[in-house]
Amino acid sequence: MQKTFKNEKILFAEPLFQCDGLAGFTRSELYENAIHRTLRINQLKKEHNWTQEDFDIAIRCLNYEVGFVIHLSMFIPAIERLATDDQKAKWLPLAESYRILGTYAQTELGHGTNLMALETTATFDPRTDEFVLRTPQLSSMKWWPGSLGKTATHAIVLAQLIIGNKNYGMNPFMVQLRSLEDHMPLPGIIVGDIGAKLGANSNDNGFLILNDVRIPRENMLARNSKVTKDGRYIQTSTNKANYATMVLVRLSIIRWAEDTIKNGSLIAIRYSAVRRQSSLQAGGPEMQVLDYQTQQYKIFPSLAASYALFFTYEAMMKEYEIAYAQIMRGNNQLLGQIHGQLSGLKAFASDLVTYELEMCRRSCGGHGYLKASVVGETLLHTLPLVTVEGDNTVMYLQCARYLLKQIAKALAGQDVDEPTSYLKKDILSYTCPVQKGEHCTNPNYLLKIYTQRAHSAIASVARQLQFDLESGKDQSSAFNNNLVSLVQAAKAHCQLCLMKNFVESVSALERTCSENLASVLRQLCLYFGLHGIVTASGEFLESEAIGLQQLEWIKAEELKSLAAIRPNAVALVDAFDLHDQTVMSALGRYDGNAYQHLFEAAKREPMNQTQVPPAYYKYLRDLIKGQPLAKL
Ligand SMILES: CC/C=C\C/C=C\C/C=C\C/C=C\C/C=C\CCCC(=O)SCCNC(=O)CCNC(=O)[C@H](O)C(C)(C)COP(=O)(O)OP(=O)(O)OC[C@H]1O[C@@H](n2cnc3c(N)ncnc32)[C@H](O)[C@@H]1OP(=O)(O)O
Ligand SMILES: Cc1cc2nc3c(=O)[nH]c(=O)nc-3n(C[C@H](O)[C@H](O)[C@H](O)COP(=O)(O)OP(=O)(O)OC[C@H]3O[C@@H](n4cnc5c(N)ncnc54)[C@H](O)[C@@H]3O)c2cc1C
Repeated sequence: MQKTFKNEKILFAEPLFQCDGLAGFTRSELYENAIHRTLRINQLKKEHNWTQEDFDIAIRCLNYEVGFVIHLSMFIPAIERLATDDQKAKWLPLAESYRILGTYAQTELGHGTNLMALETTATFDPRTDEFVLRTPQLSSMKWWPGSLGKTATHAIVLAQLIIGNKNYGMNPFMVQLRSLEDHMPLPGIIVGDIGAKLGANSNDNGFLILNDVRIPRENMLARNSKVTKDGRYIQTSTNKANYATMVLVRLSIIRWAEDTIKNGSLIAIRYSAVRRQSSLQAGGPEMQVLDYQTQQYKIFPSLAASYALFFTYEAMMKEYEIAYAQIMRGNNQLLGQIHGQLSGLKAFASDLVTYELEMCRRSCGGHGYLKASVVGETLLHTLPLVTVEGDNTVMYLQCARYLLKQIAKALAGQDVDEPTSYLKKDILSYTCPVQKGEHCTNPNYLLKIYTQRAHSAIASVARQLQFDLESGKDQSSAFNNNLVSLVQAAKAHCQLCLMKNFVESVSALERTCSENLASVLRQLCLYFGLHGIVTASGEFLESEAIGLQQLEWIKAEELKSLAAIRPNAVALVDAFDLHDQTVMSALGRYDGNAYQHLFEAAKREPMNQTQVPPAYYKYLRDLIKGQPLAKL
C-alpha cells in the first residue's frame, strides 16, 4: 500500500519519535514536541540525504503529529501558486529554510465558508505605495489559522483589496506578524492561540487582529492579479486561481483520510483476531470475535475503504498534477473539473473515514475507550477533516454545482469532462445489469449500477431545479429548495468515483500481480461495491438501477463476502506495512500481545507513579477513619 519507508528504523530508533509517551503531555509540551519532531526530521533528511517524499512519508508515519503543518502544507504551496517569480525568489528560500515560519490566514471569527464576505481589508495607499491591513471589527479577526497562535512570523492574509472606494475582492498578502529578532508581535498586530480543541492540540491555531498594519505594495502575491504604483488593478488570471491552494489541500486530505482509516482498520482487525469472547456452542471454546459475522460487518467496511481511498488518492493525484501543470501555464481549462472533483471527494473521504473510525473504535469493546487503544485519539485527530479546507456540506454543493454544469452540457450535446462522461448516456437507455444472482459477484456489473444511480440522482435534481425555476422560484430559492438532493447527487458521484477507481486499479494490478493477490483484491473490491449499495439501498432502488430482487441477491452476496474476506483480513492490514510506532495502539501491535501492551501502558500512567494519591491525605484518610472532615 504505502511505499515501505526504508528509513523507518532510523526514525523510530529515536525516543523523540516513539509515541508511547505522548499521553499525559500538556498542550505546551505537545506543541514543543511537534516542533522538535519536524526539525529533527529535517536534520535526518539532511544527514541521510532523504528525498522530499521520504520527508513526507516520515510525517505520515507520525500520523501528522508534527509541527509546522500549515507552513508546509499551505504557506509554502500558496507562495508557489500565488506569487510571481520574483516574489517566489524572495520568499520561498526563506520559507523552505524555516527562516520565516508561515500560516495561511483566511478564515475569520465571523466567516470561514463565505469568502466573498471576509471582512479583513487591504487598502492601497498610493501616497506611500503601501497596503494598509485592517480587521475592522470583532468578527473580522482571523481565527483558526494553524501555527498563527505562537509560531508564525509571517502570514499569507486573504483580504478584500480596496483601491479608492472600489472593492476588488479577496486577494493574498504577505504580512510579517512577528519580529525576526525577538519573536514579539509587530506594531498593530495582536495575536494569540484560540484555546484547547478536541484534538490536534499540538497545533497553535490562532487569532489575529490587524490594526492598520502597513505592508509594501510588492507584498501582494501577484501571480494572478496586481496593483500598479498608480493604483490600477490588473488581473492576469481568473480570481479563482487564488483558490488554488485549497484545491491542493483537499487532495492532501484524501490521503490523510486514507492514512487514518488504515490505522483504524488495522487496530480493529488485529485486536478482533486476538480477542476471544463468548462461544456459539454451549461450553465450547471462546471464539475470536473476528469470527462473528456482526464483527466483520462492523469493521470490514473500514478495510475496504482503506484500499478504495488508496486507489482514489493515486488516481486524483495524477488528475491534479495534469490540471495543476496546465493551470501554472495559464491554461485554466481543467480548473473547474479539479475543483469540482476534489471538493466532493475531500468531503466524501472525510465523512467515510470519520464514520468508519468510530465503528472501529466500537468494535474494540471497553478497551476501545482507552487512550492506549489510540482509535479514539485517531478519531479526534481526524474529526476536523470534515470541516477544514471547506465544510463538507459546502464542498458537496460545490461538487453538485459542477455536476449540474456537466449534465447541462451533456443534454445540450456538448463535450463533458472525463469524470462525468457517463452523463452523456441517454438516461432512459439504462437496463439493470444484474439479471441473475451471479452477476452480483462481478464488480464490473456493480459499477454499472453505481453509474446509473449517480446519473439518476444528478438528472433528478437538475429536473427539479428546472421545475422550480419554471414554476416561478428565483434562482437562490430554487437552489435552497434542493440543497439536500444536490448533496445526495454529489455523494452518489463521489461513491461512483471510488468504486470506479477501485475496479480499474484492481484490473490494472491483475495484469502484473499473482492470481492469489488478484483474487483477494477482487474480493475486497466486490465487497466494497456490495456494501455501498446495501448502505444506500433506498437511493439505488429509487434510481431503478436495481429492484428488490437484485437487492436481495446483493445483500446475500455481501454477507457471503464477509466470510470470503475473513481468512485474508489480517494479511490485508499487515500489507499496509505500518510500523508499531505509527499505529501506536496497544491493541494493534504486530505481535498481537494486546493485553500485555495495555498493562504496560497502564503502568506508564502518571497516576500510577505513586501508590497513595495526594487526595488520600486531603480527603480520604479522615473519611475512612471516621474523623470529621474539616470545612472544604
Ligand atoms: C509537505 C507536507 C508535509 C507536511 C505537512 C503535514 C501534513 C499536511 C497534510 C495534509 C494537509 C491537510 C490539512 C491541513 C490541516 C488543516 C488545514 C486547514 C486549512 C484551512 O481550513 S484553510 C481555509 C479553508 N477554507 C475554505 O475552504 C473556504 C471554503 N469556501 C470556499 O471555498 C468558497 O467560499 C466557496 C467555494 C464555498 C464559494 O466560492 P465563491 O464565494 O467564490 O462563490 P461561488 O461558489 O460562486 O464560486 C465562484 C466560482 O469559483 C469557483 N471556485 C470556487 N472555489 C474554487 C476553488 N477552490 N478552485 C477553483 N475554482 C473555485 C466556483 O466553481 C465558481 O466557478 P464558476 O465557474 O463561476 O461556477
Ligand atoms: C482544526 C482546524 C484547522 C483550521 N485551519 C485553518 C487554517 O489554517 N487557515 C484558515 O484560514 N482556516 C482554518 N480553519 C478554518 C476552516 O477552514 C473553517 O472552519 C471551514 O472552512 C468551515 O467554515 P466555518 O467554520 O465558517 O463554518 P460555517 O460555514 O459557518 O459552517 C456552519 C454550518 O453552516 C453550514 N453552511 C455554511 N455555508 C453554507 C452554504 N452556503 N450552504 C449550506 N450550508 C452552509 C455548514 O454546512 C455548517 O453546517 C481551520 C479549522 C479547523 C477546525
